[in-house]
Amino acid sequence: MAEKLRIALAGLGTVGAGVIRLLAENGELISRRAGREISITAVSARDRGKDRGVDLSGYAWEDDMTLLAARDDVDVVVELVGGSDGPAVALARTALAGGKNLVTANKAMVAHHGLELAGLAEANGVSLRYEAAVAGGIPAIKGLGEGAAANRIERIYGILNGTCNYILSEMEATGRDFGDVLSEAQSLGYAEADPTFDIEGIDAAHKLAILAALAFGTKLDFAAVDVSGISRIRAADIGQARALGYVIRLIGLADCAADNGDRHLFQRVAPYLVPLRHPLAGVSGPTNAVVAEGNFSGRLLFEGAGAGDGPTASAVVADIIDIARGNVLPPFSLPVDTLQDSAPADPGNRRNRAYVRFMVADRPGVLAEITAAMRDAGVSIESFIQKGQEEDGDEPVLVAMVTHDGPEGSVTKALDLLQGSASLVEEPLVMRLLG
Ligand SMILES: NC(=O)C1=CN([C@@H]2O[C@H](COP(=O)(O)OP(=O)(O)OC[C@H]3O[C@@H](n4cnc5c(N)ncnc54)[C@H](O)[C@@H]3O)[C@@H](O)[C@H]2O)C=CC1
Ligand SMILES: N[C@@H](CC=O)C(=O)O
Ligand code: NA
Repeated sequence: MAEKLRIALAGLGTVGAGVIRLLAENGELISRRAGREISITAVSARDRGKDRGVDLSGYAWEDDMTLLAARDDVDVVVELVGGSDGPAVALARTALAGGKNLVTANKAMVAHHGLELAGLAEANGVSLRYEAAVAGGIPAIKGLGEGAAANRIERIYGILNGTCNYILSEMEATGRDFGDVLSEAQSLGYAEADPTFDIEGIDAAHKLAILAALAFGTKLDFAAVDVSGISRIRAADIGQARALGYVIRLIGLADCAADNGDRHLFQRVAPYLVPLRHPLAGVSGPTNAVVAEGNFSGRLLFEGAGAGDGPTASAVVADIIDIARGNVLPPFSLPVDTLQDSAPADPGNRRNRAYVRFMVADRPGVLAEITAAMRDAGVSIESFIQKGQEEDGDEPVLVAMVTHDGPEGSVTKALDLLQGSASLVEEPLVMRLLG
């Protein structure tokens, strides 16, 4: 057997402790598959004394993560700390610049610094692997970067955040309150340290930007993702969607159009209405699913656990095994200096159907005002729902509609016409229907 592969592990939270447990339980099998023993040399986290339910006695401890990454007795640095800046990034730069392989689950870091880190990895002839960063335990990065490597990818989309999917599907199945289900997702280890990243769609946007670069060979452009989250969705929206034959899911979607050599990249994370017959409609709990449409493969669907200690550790250790086997690939499938520039695509001409929900003051003339704005903007309404009050009162009422297929710009124009209307008690909510 080749010499053992020595690991430094930074971060001992949900995922870090999961990696230790996985290597302890499956270590012998993993070493045989990797062709060499994989052993943890040193670890680092915030609090040395904390009980994590795993035995750390065999590993050296480093308080300083940068020193951990610079150790001579380490071949692979595994970063499971999190954060788009701070110690994770310092550790990643030190590891790669020092000729060590880096495995990370940190999508925020890859989305913000992926090109720089890939450049460092390539310049130093080492690997940067991040399977756990996108769709947790699903081998989506490997599937796209290797399994689908022969294809031009036409479109990529999916459910990329386990916490949001857990919240939406629990609210739908049980009618439970948003905050209550979010707390549960946090206690189950699905949520980010700051759960705003989950519920406002930022975490899914990190993952989408990474997938888009890999799928289309374009430079990572996280700042260009059009992001909205799930915090404004009410139980009533979920009920209305269901009555119309849809479920609500937070979807990340990207495509890239080439026009005379110019590339226009569309990247959006938003809640969509997904038809009940669509494969993504049945994806519930912390499960993720990634759909890639290849020009020769056709539709590929990758589905599995998107969050949680075991599945995420599985993806981290798969990357370590690849490194042990000597597979060094460009982090974004292509050499980083050949990734292409793109401009953000203008969404205004995209055609789709939309669910538009208003909370309105219950008084005469409101519906006429809304329908007039829609007519003036050229939006054609397919169905109209008004959920009135049980009894007379001052509470706002929900008015929702589904539009016929049309350009997004028309709906935007209609909402612009309604800006400042005294009838609307909050900003309208628009959710597109997944086609
Ligand atoms: N929990 C999950 O289901 C998944 C998490 N991830 C990613 O994996 C990474 C780790 O996530 P979790 O294990 O859930 O986080 P966690 O919060 O449970 O653990 C983070 C670990 O890093 C240490 N740490 C954090 N900030 C530190 C600092 N400034 N200095 C020193 N140590 C510090 C903490 O002490 C802890 O040991 C994150 O990048 C996360 O986005 C990726 C996929 C799934
Ligand atoms: N907070 C993330 C964890 C995995 O990436 C999620 O909920 O998907
Ligand atoms: Na993955």
